[in-house]
Amino acid sequence: MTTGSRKREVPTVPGRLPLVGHTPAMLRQRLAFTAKLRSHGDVVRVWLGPLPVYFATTPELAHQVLSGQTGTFAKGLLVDKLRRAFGNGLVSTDGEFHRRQRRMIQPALQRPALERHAEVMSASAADLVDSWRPGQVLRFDRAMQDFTIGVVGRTLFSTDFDARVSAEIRRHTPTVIRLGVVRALAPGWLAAPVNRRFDDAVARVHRVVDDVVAGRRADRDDLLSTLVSARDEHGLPMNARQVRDEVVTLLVAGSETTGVALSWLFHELAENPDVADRLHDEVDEVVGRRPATPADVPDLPYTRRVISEVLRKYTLWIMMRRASADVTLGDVDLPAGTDVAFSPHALHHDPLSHAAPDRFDPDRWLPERAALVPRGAYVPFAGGLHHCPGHLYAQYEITIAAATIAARWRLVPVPGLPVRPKVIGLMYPNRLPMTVIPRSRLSR
Ligand code: HEM
Repeated sequence: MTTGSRKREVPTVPGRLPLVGHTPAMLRQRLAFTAKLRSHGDVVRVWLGPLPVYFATTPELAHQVLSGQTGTFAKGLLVDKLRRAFGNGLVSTDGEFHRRQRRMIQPALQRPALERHAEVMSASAADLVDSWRPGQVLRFDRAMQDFTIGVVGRTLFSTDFDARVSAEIRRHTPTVIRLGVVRALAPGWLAAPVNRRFDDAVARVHRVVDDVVAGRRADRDDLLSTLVSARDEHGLPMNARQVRDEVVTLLVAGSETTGVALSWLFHELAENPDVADRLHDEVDEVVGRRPATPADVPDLPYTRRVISEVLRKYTLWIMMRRASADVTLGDVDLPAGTDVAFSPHALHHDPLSHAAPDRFDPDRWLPERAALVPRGAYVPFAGGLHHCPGHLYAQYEITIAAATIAARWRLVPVPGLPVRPKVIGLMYPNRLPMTVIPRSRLSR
């Protein structure tokens, strides 16, 4: 166990209990717990049961953890516990192996491949808005998660994303994601009840992905074919197991993240009619009533500011790393092996970096105002070597889906059912029932 030698004494956050440390308080209060950490110091110690974790609470130090001293911080505790699902996929590896994989995978998520994926996004969004009926009440959060898993499934597998594959992936991937985070944060004895369900869901996803990979005969114009045909600098391909791990990583990393963002986006439009009116005006002018296409994305700057603001307000609760060498964080020396964390949510809601942080204000992302945000204070896609390689994919997907939906429908909350965030790693809405009303029936 590491307790850390240091130039100065690191404050332990008040409220540590014997054996369980801060874990119960942290799991009970979640966002409020991490929001208070900066008031105790720039680097503070939190005990997850018997394990000390050093939280960086300022933007500058979070930036240092993500990217400052390249190679000093590696993936840590959270990922260790998720390795059963991701295997050696991008999200759970480090060093030379990670660099090799990243070089092979990144181009598959960027231009020009992205243009092809964006056509899938546009067609899927068109199918979605055509399937709704006026006055229909949706669990909008579930509809968005189903939509985004369908998009990543189709961009990965094209026609192999048939009814069976789609049903298995839609059913079991969300379980892997949600139970995985609970399992990662809770001590072993608390996590035991979820382990079997998690393992079962992981096995089902692995099986269906293995079947598709093994059955892949001819080259297709999809992400899976790109992974299968990718070669490293020695001309070597990934083996089938590695392809499986990367596919599972993409399914997990690329579905609920975008689904949750779309859910909150329409929640915020309903809460902020002035924002909704401006977004509708922009969409009406650029897109009209047709499905949005990749070519529209650059012409929708207000919609993109709304998305930036959604990703500020609703972001990851905690990210963790482990020092892979002795390191100085601020004025604290930490030995190799120390677990370090920070809260993107706390950074995104810190009034020292973001004025009136509880206000939903897309114009804070106008270029002249965005330039004033300190480095490390806005990290929805992390940074450094593990910076989200799907960030452009995500921005296209959310913009195309939001504009296609907003062109045709207004989502109206069902009264009397308050919506609040439920934090399980990601911030989910506890529920989001909404009624779909055709825009043509409204004055705007
Ligand atoms: C709004 C949507 C998204 C958000 C907020 C998001 C956020 C993030 C963050 C914060 C990380 C870093 C995690 C860490 O280092 O601990 C990450 C990594 C990753 N994301 Fe995303 N992501 C999104 C969408 C996507 C999409 C659509 C894909 C793929 C289709 C994707 C693929 C990945 C992969 C493969 C990694 C691991 C990268 C590495 O470790 O080198 N993400 N994402």
